[in-house]
Amino acid sequence: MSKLILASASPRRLELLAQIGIVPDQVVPADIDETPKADESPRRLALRLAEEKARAVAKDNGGAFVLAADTVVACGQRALGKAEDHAEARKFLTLLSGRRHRVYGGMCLIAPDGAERSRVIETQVKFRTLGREDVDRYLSHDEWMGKAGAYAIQGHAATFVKAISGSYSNVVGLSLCEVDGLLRGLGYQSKEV
Ligand SMILES: Cc1cn([C@H]2C[C@H](O)[C@@H](COP(=O)(O)OP(=O)(O)OP(=O)(O)O)O2)c(=O)[nH]c1=O
Repeated sequence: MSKLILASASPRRLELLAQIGIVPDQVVPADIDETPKADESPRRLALRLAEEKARAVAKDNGGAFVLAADTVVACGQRALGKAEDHAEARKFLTLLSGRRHRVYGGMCLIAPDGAERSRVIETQVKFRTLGREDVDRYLSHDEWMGKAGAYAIQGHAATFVKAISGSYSNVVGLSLCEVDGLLRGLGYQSKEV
C-alpha cells in the first residue's frame, strides 16, 4: 500500500478523488507564488504551477506519492486565474460571455523514488451570452471566489454552459481519467481499489 499526499487546498480536488475511491493519507497545501511569467502561455502556466506545487511538498515529504494540480481558464492568450475581487470577477465573466474558452488542468505526480510525471489537460467550454443581470445575480453569491475564471461549472455557473468538449472533471479541478492513469502509471496502490 502506498502513501499519498494531496498537495492542494482545494476541497474540490479531494472530493473528486473520493469519487473514484482515492482518499489521500494527508493534505498538504503548497504555498507557492502563482504569478504568471512574462509571455508564459496559459497551458505552460498550468503545467509549471502544478509541478512547482508538487515539488514544494515532495521536498519535505520523502517516501510518499505527492499529487498536485492547477487550473487555469484561458480566453485567447489571456490566463484567468482566481479573481482578486468583485470587480475582477465581473471583468472575467464579461470576457467569457458568449465565447468559447479553454480550461487547462495541469497535474503533477511525484513517486517516492523521485520519478515525476506531469501533463496538461484541455477542456473547451462555450458560455451563452451573459446579460448584466446574469452577472449581477451570479456575483451576489460567493461561488466565484477561489475559482479560476471566477466561475464554478459544478455550481450555478452550470446555467452558463452551452457546450463542453473534453473532461468535465478537469474543469472542476482534476481530470479523473488522467489522474487515474497517472497514479497507475507510477505504481500507486490505493487502499480502496
Ligand atoms: C473553472 C473552475 C475552477 N474551479 C476551481 C478549481 C481550483 O480549486 C480553482 C483554481 O485554483 P487553483 O490554483 O488551481 O487551485 P486552488 O488554489 O483552489 O488549490 P491549490 O492551489 O492548493 O491546489 O478553481 C472550480 O471549482 N470550478 C470551475 O468551474
